[in-house]
Amino acid sequence: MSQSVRKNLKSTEAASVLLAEDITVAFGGFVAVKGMNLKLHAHDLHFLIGPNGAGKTTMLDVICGKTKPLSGTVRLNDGTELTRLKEHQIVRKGVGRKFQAPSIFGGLTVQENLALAAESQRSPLRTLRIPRYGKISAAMERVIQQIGLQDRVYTRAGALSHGEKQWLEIGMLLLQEPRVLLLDEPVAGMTDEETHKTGRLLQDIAQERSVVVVEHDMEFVREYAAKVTVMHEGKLLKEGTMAEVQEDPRVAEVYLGKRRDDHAVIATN
Ligand SMILES: Nc1ncnc2c1ncn2[C@@H]1O[C@H](COP(=O)(O)OP(=O)(O)OP(=O)(O)O)[C@@H](O)[C@H]1O
Repeated sequence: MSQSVRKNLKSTEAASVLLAEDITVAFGGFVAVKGMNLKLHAHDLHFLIGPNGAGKTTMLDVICGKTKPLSGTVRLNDGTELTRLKEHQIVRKGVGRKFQAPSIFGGLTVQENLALAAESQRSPLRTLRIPRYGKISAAMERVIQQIGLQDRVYTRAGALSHGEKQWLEIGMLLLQEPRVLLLDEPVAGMTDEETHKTGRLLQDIAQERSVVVVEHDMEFVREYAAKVTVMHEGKLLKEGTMAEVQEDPRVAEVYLGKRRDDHAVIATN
């Protein structure tokens, strides 16, 4: 092996932040995920796609500790085995999870929601004390700029648009300084403009973190994915760039074959 090839392999290894190996998940007698592997790298905007029921959300649930696998391990690159930890411990190890519905406090302002997230990062036992004093830390200021809510800082979160609520929740997760950010269909229900703003936001976040997105909107995936993993019936079907994935006839087949019951078709044009 040449020195440059060895050096490249080494740097690829160094950039890996999380490794899920041989994950199997069963719900009662039904095996939803079967021996799935997933490797996440720093600075990746990594999309997880596949037909309905492929096991995508279950994989995110396993990584964040919401679901315990029957077998397999999830490890951070420092060796920490996440599969042995509880959900709140996994958050503190730097894995943030955003669910489809935003879980913000509608009666609190944008600033108060962000302050609450920052406070819970500092001391999880103090989350019941809602900071209402309007103070904006440097970290909060940076996040507000990043999520583009500068003009909404003192607006009640309940009065925000759907897109703004999603960005606020992403901002709350960013204040917890995650190494890995997991998002489930973040652009569902967004306008085209909000969708593009979210795409650019995720690209920006991926400059510093590993971002994993479960997504059905193929136009969005095509435009913003750096890497794509296709799951089908609980297994890894294909991994690569969107172009590589689209060229694989097996991928077209699982989508086109399920055109009727799937709300996304992976057009290959
Ligand atoms: N808690 C549960 N109990 C029983 N079955 C479940 C549970 N959670 C998921 N499943 C099943 O496991 C399979 C995989 O579900 P999962 O939500 O991971 O798929 P997905 O790829 O995210 O699908 P979608 O794109 O429709 O959200 C599905 O058949 C689903 O019905």
